[in-house]
This record gives sequence, structure tokens and C-alpha cells, in this order.
Amino acid sequence: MRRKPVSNGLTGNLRVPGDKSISHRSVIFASLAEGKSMIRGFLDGEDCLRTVEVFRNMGVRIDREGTELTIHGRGVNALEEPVVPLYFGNSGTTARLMSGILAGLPFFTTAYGDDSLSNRPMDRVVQPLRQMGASIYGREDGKKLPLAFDNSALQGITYELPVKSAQVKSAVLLGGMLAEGKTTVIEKGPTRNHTETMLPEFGVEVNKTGLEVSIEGGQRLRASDINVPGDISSAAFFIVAAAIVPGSNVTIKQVGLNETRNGVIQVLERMGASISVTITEYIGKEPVGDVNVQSSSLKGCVFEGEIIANLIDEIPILALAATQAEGETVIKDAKELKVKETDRIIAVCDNLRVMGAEITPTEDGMIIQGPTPLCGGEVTSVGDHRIGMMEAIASLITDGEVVIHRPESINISYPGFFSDLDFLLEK
Ligand SMILES: O=C(O)C1=C[C@@H](OP(=O)(O)O)[C@@H](O)[C@H](O)C1
Ligand SMILES: C=C(OP(=O)(O)O)C(=O)O
Repeated sequence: MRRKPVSNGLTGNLRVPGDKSISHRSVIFASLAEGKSMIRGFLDGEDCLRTVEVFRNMGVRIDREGTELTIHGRGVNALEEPVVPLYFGNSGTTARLMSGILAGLPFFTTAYGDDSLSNRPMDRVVQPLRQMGASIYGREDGKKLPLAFDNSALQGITYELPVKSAQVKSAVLLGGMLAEGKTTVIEKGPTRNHTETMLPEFGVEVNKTGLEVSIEGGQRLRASDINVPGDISSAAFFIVAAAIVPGSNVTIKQVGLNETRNGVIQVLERMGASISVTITEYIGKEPVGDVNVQSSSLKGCVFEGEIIANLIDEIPILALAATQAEGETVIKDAKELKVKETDRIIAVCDNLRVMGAEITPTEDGMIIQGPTPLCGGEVTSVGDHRIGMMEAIASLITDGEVVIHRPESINISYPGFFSDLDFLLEK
């Protein structure tokens, strides 16, 4: 794909597609529940559609009309043994959350992923689930997909998370929901909290005190309708675009502003971006609102520690913002980037360097000097949706054409990305 730099800013109001984390969880919880759930604003990107397919293969009727799903749940006990291997595609969230469920189901399942997912660590969920009594087999002794889950009764555990990961927290809690007794997960620091805030909407009691979350096994889920807010991780691409392209004024409407997800806004504010946020409503426990951003000069900053988990998927696009900021930006404590769809430390640095950025990878992040004018060239998404979108936004400010290889990976989380971008560029 070829993208040309623009001479005008981005303007207008936009609703971005539904939140990916909330869409996955809506499908999982509604499929385990008894009764009919309607999910509105569902993200119809490839990753979330994998989660839908997984439950269809276990006998759940899920009707989809665009971004509206009707899920005809019949309860956990009505799930059927799939006759085919389950395919998780590129989706880490499907793989980790579903491992918690499959480990606790009374039948045999196998699961596999694409090349990228097959190289991502699964021991982080397999290990605690085995401690709960799960029979899990897999490549490299269960460190990697493909995995197989055999019928075994799970027992609740208390588990201290060795990594800051909402996927691992969720896998253990979901295993705990199907186990006997109580399961407690203790986090090293806050991570996105959608699992624990959404389960009560499906009638499941979850107790959270500080960094400890507990669930009693054997609880039944009842159907619930969910309205999915816009995904702040998708909005982040246009928020940064508007911040760095002169003459921009963009409002992202009805976007999720959950406090465990809004780090990108906090960091951009620290960098001097002109952003205003208005919370307009609460959908369930999720604050939702509008984010207005106008172009302004940015300054470099250091971001590290607790906020990293809160903006982990936004680091590629924040790195681009940093190339346009005055001075040095240092990103630390972000080693988890190495085990995403690609090694995002390397993918971000390699591709931004092609465009002339001064950026150096480190063990747990990167160091960026700015501001640097960016130039045209050939870059690749390396099959990683967030890298592809970052490159498309970078191409707005280069001095010549940018060729983006493998742009189709963007469909993983944002199928209408280019038409939304072009809409904001129309005058
Ligand atoms: O729980 C979730 O929905 C997610 C958690 C994060 O992963 P980790 O749990 O691996 O940090 C994030 O990167 C991913 O896009 C979605
Ligand atoms: C890391 C991501 O997703 P997942 O882990 O679900 O593949 C992401 O969307 O940036």
C-alpha cells in the first residue's frame, strides 16, 4: 500500500470501533451464560471474530449482523465437545482467556494459532492452570501452542502473578469460576480490569481489594446485554495524528475512558498535547466520553513504572509522537512489548528508523530524540496491526510517499481504519 503525506490537518468527529478487550469478554461471558444476550457495538475485527468462532464450535448459537451480536447462551453445562481443533488466529486475548475456560470444561479440546501466536508464551497461563489441576499438553511442554486440554476437575488457588498481564489474571479467574472453592489472584500492579468489572453484570460475584481479586467457583452466569464503548487503543492513532499534524482538530466520540486504559492520554498531556476529555456517560462500570485533540508542539518525557500496563498497546503510536517532540523521550519497564504480535521494541525502532527517526531500542523500551523530520520509504507492519497503523499515521508527515507492506494485518483490530483516516482528512 502506498500512502502520501498530507498538506492539511485532520478534522471532524469520529466514533472508533468497539473496544477489543470488552468485545472478547462479552462473547465469552454471554456464551457461558444462560439466556439471550445482545452485544451492541461489537468489534468485528479478526481477533474478536475468532472468539465468536470458538464458541460456535462448542455449540453456541451466535447471530451476527455487523456489529450487533445475539448470543443464545445455554449455560456452561450445555457447551459441546468441539469436533475440530479450535483456531485462535492472531489473538493473544482469545488464547489466554479461552485457556482458562477450556481447562475447566468436562471434555477434550485442542487449539492452535497463526505463526505469530504460536511463538507467544502460553506457559504464563498453562502453569497456574496446571497448579489448579488442569491437564494441559502442548508444544515445548505447554509453553507454546498448539495446546490440548483434557477433562479434569479444577481446584481454586491463590496465585501471585509473575507478570503484569490482564490476560493471565483473567485466565486464572475464569479457570477459578469453573473450579471448586475460591481462587485469588494477586497482581504486581494494576492491569486492565474489564474481567472483574464485567463478570458482575453477568451475575457473577467477584471481590476486589487493592491488587487482590477473588472469585468463588461454581457460579452460574446469567445473560446480560452489553453496549461496547469505542476502543481507546484504536482512538490513540487518531489522537496522536491530530496532535502531530499541523492544523488538526479532531473529536473522538463515545470512547471508553476506563482508568486502567487511559495512560495514553495522561502521557500525551505530559508531552504538552492539547487534549480535553469529557466523560458523558457510564456504560455499566465503564466511563465513556469524548476526547478532543488539536495539534500543538510536544516535548519529550520519561514514562515508566505503573503507567506502562495502562498504555501497553499504545507504545508504538506514542513512539511516533515522541519523534516529533522536542528533546528526549525514554520508555522503560516495557519488556512485555517483546512478546506481543511481534517484538514491538524492534519493529517500532526498525521501521521508524527507515523513516529517519532517531530511536534506539533498549532491553525494556526505547529512547527517542526529537523532533526529527520523517522521510518516505518502505516499511512493513511485520504482520502486526498496531505497527501497521503507526506507520500509516507516520506517512501523514513524511516528505515523500511511504510504501507499507502487509497492511492487511490492520484488520485484526480495526477493519475500517483507512476509511476512518481518510474521512478525517477530507476537507
Ligand atoms: O486482557 C486483554 O484484553 C489484553 C491485555 C493486554 O495483554 P497482556 O495481558 O498480555 O498484557 C493487551 O496487550 C491486549 O491487547 C489485550
Ligand atoms: C497485544 C494485542 O493483542 P493480543 O494480545 O490479544 O493479541 C494488541 O491488540 O495490541
